[in-house]
Amino acid sequence: MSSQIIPVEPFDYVVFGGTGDLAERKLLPALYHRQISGQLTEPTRIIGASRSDLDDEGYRAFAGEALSRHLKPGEFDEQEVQRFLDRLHYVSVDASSERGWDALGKLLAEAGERVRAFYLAVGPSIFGEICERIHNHGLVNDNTRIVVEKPIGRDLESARALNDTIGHAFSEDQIFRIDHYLGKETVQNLMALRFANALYEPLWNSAHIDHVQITVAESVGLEGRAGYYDRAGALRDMVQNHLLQLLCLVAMEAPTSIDAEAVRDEKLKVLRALHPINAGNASRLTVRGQYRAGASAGGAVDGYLDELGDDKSNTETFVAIKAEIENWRWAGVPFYMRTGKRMAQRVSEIVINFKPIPHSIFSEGTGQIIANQLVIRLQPDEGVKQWIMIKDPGPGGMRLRHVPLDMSFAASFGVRNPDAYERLLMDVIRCNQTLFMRRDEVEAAWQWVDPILTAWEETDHPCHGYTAGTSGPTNAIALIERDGRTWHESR
Ligand SMILES: NC(=O)C1=CN([C@@H]2O[C@H](COP(=O)(O)OP(=O)(O)OC[C@H]3O[C@@H](n4cnc5c(N)ncnc54)[C@H](OP(=O)(O)O)[C@@H]3O)[C@@H](O)[C@H]2O)C=CC1
Ligand SMILES: O=C1O[C@H](COP(=O)(O)O)[C@@H](O)[C@H](O)[C@H]1O
Repeated sequence: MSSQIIPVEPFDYVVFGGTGDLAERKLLPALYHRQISGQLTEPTRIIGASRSDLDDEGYRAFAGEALSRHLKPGEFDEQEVQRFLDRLHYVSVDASSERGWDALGKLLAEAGERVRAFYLAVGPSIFGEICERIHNHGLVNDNTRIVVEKPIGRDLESARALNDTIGHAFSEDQIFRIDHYLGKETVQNLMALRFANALYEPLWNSAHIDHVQITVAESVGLEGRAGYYDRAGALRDMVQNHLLQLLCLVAMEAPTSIDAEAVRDEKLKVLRALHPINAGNASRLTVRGQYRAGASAGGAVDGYLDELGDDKSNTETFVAIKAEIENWRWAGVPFYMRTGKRMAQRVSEIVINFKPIPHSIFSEGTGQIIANQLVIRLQPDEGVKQWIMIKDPGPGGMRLRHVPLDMSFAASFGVRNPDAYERLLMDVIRCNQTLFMRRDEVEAAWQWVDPILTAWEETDHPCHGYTAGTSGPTNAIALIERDGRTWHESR
């Protein structure tokens, strides 16, 4: 079963940072897949722009190499790849000088008023300069959008400054602040699950839900991004954006429609209702960790400090937080979040833990009654499992068993699960901002995160070591077990 693909009018995608890691691993393969699906019409162009001294042919060679390295077996089709490479162009442009901007302008002018998207796949320190130069060189047409990668700032103040700079050159309806977690298939499915079924919404509140867990565990380490990561840490890199966005989608009220503004309004209310964490409660509600040498699936791995080549860094590669939402729906329902690098396995999931039944009619010998759980698995093996109690089949009398109603997407639909960037890149072209963050959301998230960062600094909050290949520091286990609960470890 496959959903219908609607081709879009020809467009130009200018990828600043077209030679970088993100473009190589994610953006080029995602656009290639959109071509295969039939969504790109002629003469759509993809224009790489960065300082490297390349011409069109050089960039096509780079992109061909990127596709052969990052597509899965069977996805590399010689003819399709050639057709894709033919639509690539390259302009050597320096964000920090006048070099290359006229050439870029000339290339874009050839296409007239067709949709034109600028993707800033560069470090945030040059977002502002690029926006200004796009504007000053008259590269904005009536159909322009700008895509801004995370991180948007490193605190509230810098996020505001960056948003101001981008806002000088572009209006809010032209700005697409990307959070690729919102493009993940299961994340979108969370909206379908909640708002296209009558079943869950009546139960989706503090009367029926005991607590919620959000886990984004990675098995990888720094992946060559030490310079960025050591200045960021897990709170800024993952919680401020991805985990808080997931929390918002779980906790928000039903929007009046799926329209961007309606959804963003509801997410914003959740962010603003988060109970502040500061120096007074950070030691009780947060845990920081940093991985030490250990093992991953591929064998022995270095600790963070060895990988970084600096034995003084106190940057956290793991964080666990107990968050609370102060509103009628969620009063008294903790949202436990955790994320870390070099964990035992790559697994991201949201677990809704329902309250236990109020009274059991079964005798002790029938087996333990376990409270219902809804497990929404983002990756790998995307799907949803609703854990329920049933009677063990057979004539042996009443024996209770805890089993999942299992809906694995791959098994149920038998289709390739598109990468989040595929959906998001095309939403930019279609000018659909529903899965992108609005300025006030980003700033509200920083408003909650900033005091945590300050508290950690002021109170010298410890960064506990954990062995690579495990599920994080033991203090994170204590964080939830103090409340008589345990982390859900995926089965
Ligand atoms: N990589 C990832 O998995 C993810 C990355 N991001 C974000 O995406 C952005 C890009 O990350 P990533 O690809 O890893 O970074 P890289 O360092 O791999 O790439 C940076 C790119 O920017 C170009 N560049 C640097 N300086 C200039 C300049 N003055 N003018 C024009 N181009 C310039 C570089 O090319 P050249 O040197 O030729 O100029 C290169 O193409 C960052 O904001 C990052 O935080 C977000 C999520 C995941
Ligand atoms: O934004 C980021 O996300 C990746 C994790 O993304 P995923 O889709 O592979 O789960 C993370 O590794 C990176 O540090 C962070 O910047």
